[in-house]
Amino acid sequence: EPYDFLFDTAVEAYYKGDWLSVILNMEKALRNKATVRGVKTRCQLSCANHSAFGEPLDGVGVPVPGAGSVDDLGFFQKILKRADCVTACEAEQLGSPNLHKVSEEVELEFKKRSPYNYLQVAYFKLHKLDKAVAAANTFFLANPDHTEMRQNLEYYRRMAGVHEADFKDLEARTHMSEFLLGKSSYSDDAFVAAAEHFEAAVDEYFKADQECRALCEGAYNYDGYNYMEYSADLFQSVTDHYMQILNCKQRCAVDLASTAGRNKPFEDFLPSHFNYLQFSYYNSEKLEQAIECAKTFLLFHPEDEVMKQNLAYYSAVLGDDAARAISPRQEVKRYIQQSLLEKELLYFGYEAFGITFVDPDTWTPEEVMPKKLRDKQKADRKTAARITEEIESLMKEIETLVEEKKKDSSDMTKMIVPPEGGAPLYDNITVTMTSSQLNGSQRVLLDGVITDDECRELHSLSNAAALKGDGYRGPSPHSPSETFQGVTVLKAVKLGQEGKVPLNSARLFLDLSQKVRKALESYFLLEAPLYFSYSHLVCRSAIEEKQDDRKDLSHSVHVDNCLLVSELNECVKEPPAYTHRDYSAILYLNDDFEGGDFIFTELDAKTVTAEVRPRCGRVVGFGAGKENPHGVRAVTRGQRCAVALWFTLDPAHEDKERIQAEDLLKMFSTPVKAEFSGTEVRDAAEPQGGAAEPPPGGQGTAENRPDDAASTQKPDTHADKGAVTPTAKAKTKPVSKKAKDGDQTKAKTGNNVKAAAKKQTVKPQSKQGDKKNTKAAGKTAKAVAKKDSNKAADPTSASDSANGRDEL
Ligand SMILES: O=C(O)CCC(=O)C(=O)O
Ligand SMILES: [Fe+2]
Repeated sequence: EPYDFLFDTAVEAYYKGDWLSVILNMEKALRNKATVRGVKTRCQLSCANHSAFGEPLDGVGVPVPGAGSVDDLGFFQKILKRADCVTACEAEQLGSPNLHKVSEEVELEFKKRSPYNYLQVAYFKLHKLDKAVAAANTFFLANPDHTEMRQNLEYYRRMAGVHEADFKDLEARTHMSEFLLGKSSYSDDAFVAAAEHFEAAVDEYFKADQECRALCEGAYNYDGYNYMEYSADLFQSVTDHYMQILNCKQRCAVDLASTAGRNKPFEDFLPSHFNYLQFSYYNSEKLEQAIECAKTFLLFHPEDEVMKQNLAYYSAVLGDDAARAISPRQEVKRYIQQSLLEKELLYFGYEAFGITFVDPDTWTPEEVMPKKLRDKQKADRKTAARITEEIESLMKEIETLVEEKKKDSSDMTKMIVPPEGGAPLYDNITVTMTSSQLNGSQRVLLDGVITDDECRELHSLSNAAALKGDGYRGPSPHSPSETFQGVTVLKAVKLGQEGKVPLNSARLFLDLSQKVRKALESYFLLEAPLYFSYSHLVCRSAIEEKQDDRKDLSHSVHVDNCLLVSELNECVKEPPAYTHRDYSAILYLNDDFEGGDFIFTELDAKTVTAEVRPRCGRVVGFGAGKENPHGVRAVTRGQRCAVALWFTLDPAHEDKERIQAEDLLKMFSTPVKAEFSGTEVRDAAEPQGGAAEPPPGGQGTAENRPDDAASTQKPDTHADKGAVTPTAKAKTKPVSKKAKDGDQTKAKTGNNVKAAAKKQTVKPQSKQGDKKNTKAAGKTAKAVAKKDSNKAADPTSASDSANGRDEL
C-alpha cells in the first residue's frame, strides 16, 4: 500500500478520533516508506554490479563513454540494460512505477516527521505512554520551535512511569547516533568506548553513504526545468542529468552530517571521525590504530600541523619503522579518490556549461577547483563583503529613520488614511463597495471584472487540472469537513502543453489575473507597480457527510502578511509569514454553493466588520497587512472556486513560476491578447527556476497535522529560527586537554610512552575544554525547565489546540 494513501487514511482517522486506526495506518506508512527506499537502494546497487560502464578509470569505476560510434553503442547498450534492470527490479517488488510516487507535499510531511505528531496523540489517548513519549520526542527533534510539543514533553517528563530512556529518536540514523555516543564518551574521557562508537559510526557512515548515492540515481526532477533548454542534444541532456546526479551524490556528505534539531551539519564530519579516533586510540594505548587513524585524517588534511605532530609523536613512541609500515585506511582512500573525481567533473560542468556546483567539503585541495573559478570566487567574496557592509550601514540609517517616523506618527492623533478611489481601469468594472463601506481601510469590492463565460472556463480548468492529478487535490488544509484543490499558473500552462487542459484556459488564467492586478493598482492609486507574488486557482468543496454540527470556518481568520495573534490583538510581521506581500485579491468564479462567505474582522479574529458574498466576476481586494484580518465561512454544500492572488511591491519577490509560465506560453502559442497581457519585458527565466513559494496559509496537506501553531512555516525561512545554534567554533579538535597536562598522559599510557616521550618534545595536543561548556549549558537548561514546569499543561491534541487558538 502506498504510504501517502496510508498517511491520508491515518489523518482522516485522526479527525474521527479513531486512535487505533491512526496508529495502524501511520506506523504502516512509516514502514512502507522505509521499504520503498530500501528496495530502490538495493535495485540501484545490484544493477550497478550487473553491468558496469566502460573501463574503470583509476580503478574507481567512473564511466568513460567511448569516443567512436561503436563504442557509443556499447556504452548505451549498457545503459539500456541497466535501465531495464532497475525498472524490472523495482516493478517486481513495488508494482507499477507510479504507485509509490508521492506528491511533494506528502514527501515534506514525512521530512518534517509529521506522522509522529499524529502518532503522539493517538498513543497518548490509548495509554501507550512510552510510545507517545518516543513519538513526541522524535517529532520535536525535527521541529524544535513547536511550542505545544515542547509543553507536551515537559509534561511527560514529570509523569510517573516515564523514563529518560523513553525519549527516543525513532528516526535516528545509526551512523549519527554512534557518532553522538562517541562524542559523549569522548568528552567523558571514556576513550575505549569512544573508539568503539566512532568505529561503528565510520562503518555505518559508509553504508549510509552508499545508500544515499544509490538513491541519487533515482528520478530526475524535471520540475522547474526551463523548457528552452529542453531542445538540448543527447549529450547535453545526458550531461545535465548526470551533473544533477553527481551534485546529489556530493550532497550526501551534507545529508549524512546533518541531524534533526541541528540547523547546521557537523563541519568536516567524516574526517573528524578519524581525528577523534586517533586520540581515543592513543589514550587506550593502541598506538598502531592511533597511527592508522592519524594517517587517515591526513589523507583529508595533509597539511594539518597538529595532526602531523601527533603522528610524529606516536611514531616516535612506537618506533619509526613500525609506524611507517602502517597505512591509512584503504576505504577512505577510495572514497576520497572517487569524491575528487566527481568534483573535477562537476567543476568541468561549472566552467563549460555554467551548472553551479558548491563543494560541500572543506578538505578539497585548492587545485581541484579550476583557477578561473577560484579567482572569480575570490573576487565575488570581496564584492559580497563590500555589499554586506553597505547594506548594514543602510539598514542602520533606515532604522534611525523608522524610529524618528514612529515618534512622529505616535504624536499624531489620527493615522493617515491611504488614498484610494482611482478608476478601476476597465469599462465593465464597477466599484461596489469602498473601504469605508466595508468598514475598514485599503479594502475594495469590484464587480464585473470577468464575464460568465470566463468564470465557467476557469472553473472547468480547476476541475480538469485536479482530475488529471496534477492540480493539487486532497483534504483541506483548513477544515476536515472540506476538500481542497488548487492549480498554479505554471501547472496550468504545463498541463495545457501536455494537452490535459485547454491551453487557452491556462492563458485566460494568466490574462485575467493581470487584469485584476491592473485594476487594483489603479483603484488604490499606487505609484509603484504591483508584482505577482503567488497566484492560484482554488476550489473548496463541502464533504456532504461531514457537515453536521460544523462550527469551524473554511479558512480561519488570518492576515496575509503577518502572523495574527488574536489573543493579543497583534500581528507579528516576521517569517514564516509572507511578509513581502502587500496586496491581496480574490477573484470569485461562482455562487452555486452554500456558506463560503468572505469576512473581514477586527484583530481579535471574532468581531466581523464586513461580509462579502462571492459571485462570478466579483473581486475583493485589500491591503495584505494587519488592517485586514479575514477568513472564509464554512462551505456547507457544493464547490466554491476562486482565483487567489497576492501581490508585492518588491520586484525581488516576484513569482518566478509566473514568469516561467508566461515564457512558456509565449513560446508555445500565438501571441497573447494585447490589452492586459503581461507585456513587460523581463529577463528570461533562470534555467533551474527559483522554487515557487508555497501557497499562503500553508496550503497543501501541511496544515492537516495536529498541533498546528507552527505549521504555516516555510521550511527554509523558519528552519533557522529559534533553534539552538551550534557555535561555529565548537568544532572540537580531538587533540586533548589530557595531553596538555602532560603528567596525566604519561601516567595513563605507561612506561613505554614515558620513555619515548622524553625523546620527542612535542606531545599530542589538547582538545579544548568543551566538557565544561556542556556542563554549564546543562545547568541553565535544567533551571529553565524547572521554572517552566509549574505551568505545563496536558499534552495538546489537535482539537484541544485548534479550539483554543486561531490559525497563525
Ligand atoms: O477564498 C477566499 O475568499 C479567501 C482566501 C484567503 O484569504 C487566503 O487564501 O488567504
Ligand atoms: Fe487570506
